[in-house]
Amino acid sequence: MKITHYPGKAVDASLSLDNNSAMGALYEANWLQAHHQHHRAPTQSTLSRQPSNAGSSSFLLDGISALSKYQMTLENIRQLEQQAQDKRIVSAIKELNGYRPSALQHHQQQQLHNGWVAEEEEQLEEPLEDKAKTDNASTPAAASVNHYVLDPTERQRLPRPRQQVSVKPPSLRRSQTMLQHQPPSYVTLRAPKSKPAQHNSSNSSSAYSTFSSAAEDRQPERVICQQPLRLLQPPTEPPPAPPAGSKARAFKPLSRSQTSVQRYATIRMPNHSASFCRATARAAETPDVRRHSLEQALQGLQLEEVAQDAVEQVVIRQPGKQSRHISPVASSNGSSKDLNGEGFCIPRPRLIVPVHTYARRRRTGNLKEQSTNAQDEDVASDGRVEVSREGKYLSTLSGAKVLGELAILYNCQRTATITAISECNLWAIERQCFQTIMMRTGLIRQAEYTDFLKSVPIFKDLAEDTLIKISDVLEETHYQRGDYIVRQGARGDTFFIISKGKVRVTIKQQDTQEEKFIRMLGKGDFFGEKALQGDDLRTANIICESPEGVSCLVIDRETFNQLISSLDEIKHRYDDEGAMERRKINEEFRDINLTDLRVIATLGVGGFGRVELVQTNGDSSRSFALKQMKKSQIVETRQQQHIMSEKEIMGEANCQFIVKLFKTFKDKKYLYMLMESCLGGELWTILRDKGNFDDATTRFYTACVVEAFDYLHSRNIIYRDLKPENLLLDEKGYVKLVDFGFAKKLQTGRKTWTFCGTPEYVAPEVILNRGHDISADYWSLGVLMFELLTGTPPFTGSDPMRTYNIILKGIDAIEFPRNITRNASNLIKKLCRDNPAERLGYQRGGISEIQKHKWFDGFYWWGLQNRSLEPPIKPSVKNVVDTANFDDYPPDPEGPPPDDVSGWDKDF
Ligand SMILES: Nc1ncnc2c1ncn2[C@@H]1O[C@H](COP(=O)(O)OP(=O)(O)OP(=O)(O)O)[C@@H](O)[C@H]1O
Ligand SMILES: Nc1nc2c(ncn2[C@@H]2O[C@@H]3COP(=O)(O)O[C@H]3[C@H]2O)c(=O)[nH]1
Ligand SMILES: Nc1nc2c(ncn2[C@@H]2O[C@@H]3COP(=O)(O)O[C@H]3[C@H]2O)c(=O)[nH]1
Repeated sequence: MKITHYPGKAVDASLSLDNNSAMGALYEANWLQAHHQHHRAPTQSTLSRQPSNAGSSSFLLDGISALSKYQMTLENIRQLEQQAQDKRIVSAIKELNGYRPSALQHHQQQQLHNGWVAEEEEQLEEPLEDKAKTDNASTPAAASVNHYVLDPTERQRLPRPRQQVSVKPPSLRRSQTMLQHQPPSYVTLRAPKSKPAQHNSSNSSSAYSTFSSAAEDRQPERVICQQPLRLLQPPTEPPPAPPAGSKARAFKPLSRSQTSVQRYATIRMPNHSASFCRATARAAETPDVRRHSLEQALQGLQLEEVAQDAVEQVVIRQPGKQSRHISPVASSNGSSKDLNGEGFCIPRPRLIVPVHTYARRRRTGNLKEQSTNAQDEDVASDGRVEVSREGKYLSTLSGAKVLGELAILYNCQRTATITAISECNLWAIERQCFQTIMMRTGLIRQAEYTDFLKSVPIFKDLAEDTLIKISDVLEETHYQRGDYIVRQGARGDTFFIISKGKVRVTIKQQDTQEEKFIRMLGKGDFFGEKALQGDDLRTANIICESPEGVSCLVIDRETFNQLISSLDEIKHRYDDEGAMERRKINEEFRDINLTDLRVIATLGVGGFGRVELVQTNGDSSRSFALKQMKKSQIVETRQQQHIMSEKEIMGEANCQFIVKLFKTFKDKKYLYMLMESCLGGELWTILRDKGNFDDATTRFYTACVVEAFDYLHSRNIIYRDLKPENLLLDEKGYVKLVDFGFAKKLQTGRKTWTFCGTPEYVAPEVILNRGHDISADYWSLGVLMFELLTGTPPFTGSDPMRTYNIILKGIDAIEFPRNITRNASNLIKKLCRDNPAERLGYQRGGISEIQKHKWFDGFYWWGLQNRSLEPPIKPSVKNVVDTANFDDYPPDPEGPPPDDVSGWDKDF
């Protein structure tokens, strides 16, 4: 019988139930037994004393009828944990399966927090942001219904809002952008401290790594396992011989397209193969070293998870010598008794697996049976053996080596002949046991990888089966500090996801050939996609930075192309071209000084000062906007971090829907930002004058914002201050986003906790201080649509507190005026969902879901992108210094601010 469907996969056809193989039955019986026991609530000791004939045919029948139970993977274990009345049973079952509770807890913790938990370093870097959230219990209950009411009388009053702009008529003036770091709620949340991932790489198992081809002196022979004659001529496709001392990843035994064995290729390669080999090379030296190396060999095989009777010591007698017998009882006791006079013993295993059916038998002397049935895998614990193939000497193995795994792994006949050339003590693991270990290890590992991938933000929306496919093929690799994981200019065929540690990205400068630091990447970040998308060549260096090393999950090109390459974030994350183009543009302004600028008029007044229209002395064909910010006021309102982030984001953004920042200056009193000027005026002014926009006009402006958000969000930048005041029209009538004072680059999958924005536009999770991310921008997009269509935002109170109360009652409590079409209101409601995860734009399809919404049916997105679409309102801009579209601003009544030479702005 073949098992065709494996939820956990990674189970090979060779492990399925067929007439000859008791393996499946045994494995299943083990599960059933455990399951059975679980229902009968036995004690743990009953479980751990499972009889050795657990794989008998009666179980087989039961088992076949209950194949789903046979497929119990980690998921099931987890469910079992939730359902079980007796937690001891569950822990016994988990332990039985080599399950590591710490790993589970870690994954769950991660998922609780929507991916990556705040890391301490970043918390330090950003004292104003990401208010820590240590106690999940103190978090207010999730919003199941939209009715939160904050009682303004009981809450702290909001700190002073941003400086009011006096020119806006009182009837239309809204609350200004907020600056405070305090939420209106009295709940203070702290971000959970990050826990380093506990990828237990040391448990990796494989048998491939255990070969050494070191030739040694030939000695008298005894055959341990023999390559069948049938194989000698003609040799069928032999499993490739693992290169001696090769890196774990370098050896992939069989391609995935080969059916019955393909999934074995996914069983992880050992992480410590190098040290493993080294250890074995030293093995013959001293008992202690030998013992150590044997332990390592056993670890490689996950022997600590093997049934207590599963390993036997096979004593191989050299002719004329007395064999030493070691009783299986002694060996399974795991006592520290010196078993063979050389100071090491078989560790007492913790796990019952079906193998104990045969483990009672002693197989002393199995040497003479010259096993050709590929039933056992042996760990050479003592003595020397010689490996030959087709009569040709291959190598001599000594010390703690593993041999005989190939026939087991590939369900083939022995691929080489092993002959004892000295008295050998071998420990044998029977085929079923070995397979069980490998299968279980594979399943567990696969589930762990799948869990891990789910917690990686770029993968979080992928279907479960896709994640399983990825887990199935990925391989884990480890690097030491200073290792070049990827070298610029080298050919590359792999894609990496960091599962532990940090790497440094550097790029060689063309002129100096020096390596310029670009960024750090950490857990959950990826790299290596560019070579796979382009011409194979690596475009940057990736260097292992963490002192304790870095672990990466590595995915091959084929899987990358099939499952990953189309993800939006993969395409945009490290956008060099845009950045280079932008750097070039900024280069043009390198030599311009503050004194070269001539003020023409005031364009606007913001929280920290004025925005002036300026021209450079030598060039009257162009004009710029110069934003001048009072340093003292920035410090007073603790906005230093935000200003730095504004500079960085606007200075790098290369999007025609975002105002470009060309250069910054500073003096004792002010910081300055030299930007492109948008002389069409604020959208807010036009809205004020018109009252409201029709559907088509609103659609055009909303689409411009969608494009800007697409650019920002694909780079994990949250904008957080959407409102018509921050949308400027260029001379053609296209809208650009300005004022990036609250924009922030988020770490992948992370949230931020700063309470900021403009009251009418803030999302409920911001008010409730639950932590927010780019989904908060989708909320504000819905609010913007509503305001453009009606002239007033949907959530408007007489003061910010009342506004928050209205926001917390949700969009469904808002009456939509008739002029909002059904499609428009449908989109607004989909954007303004209380639950951030349900907002359109934040789901699987990303922002394209918004573009595909019915309200945008027929909208010419391509025309918008290439600026061929006619804007609904063409502003009148007579020349580059025409400020007719801006209000008049009286001179600053406050006069110049005090000097600030403290130096906090040195990087501005
Ligand atoms: N590039 C520009 N071109 C034309 N006008 C501009 C430009 N940048 C800013 N302005 C005008 O100046 C006003 C204030 O600018 P901005 O919003 O960037 O300042 P702020 O200090 O961050 O203000 P806020 O209090 O809204 O946060 C804008 O609303 C706009 O009218
Ligand atoms: N095919 C092959 N097997 C080797 C080599 N060195 C050690 N062996 C071991 O010899 C074993 C013979 O039995 P298996 O084919 O089961 O597994 C084989 C390997 O574990 C080698 O170079 N080639
Ligand atoms: N070119 C480039 N690569 C980066 C940057 N930041 C991270 N990387 C990663 O570095 C990787 C180097 O190898 P690839 O060129 O395949 O893919 C590259 C990106 O995944 C960056 O700013 N520029």
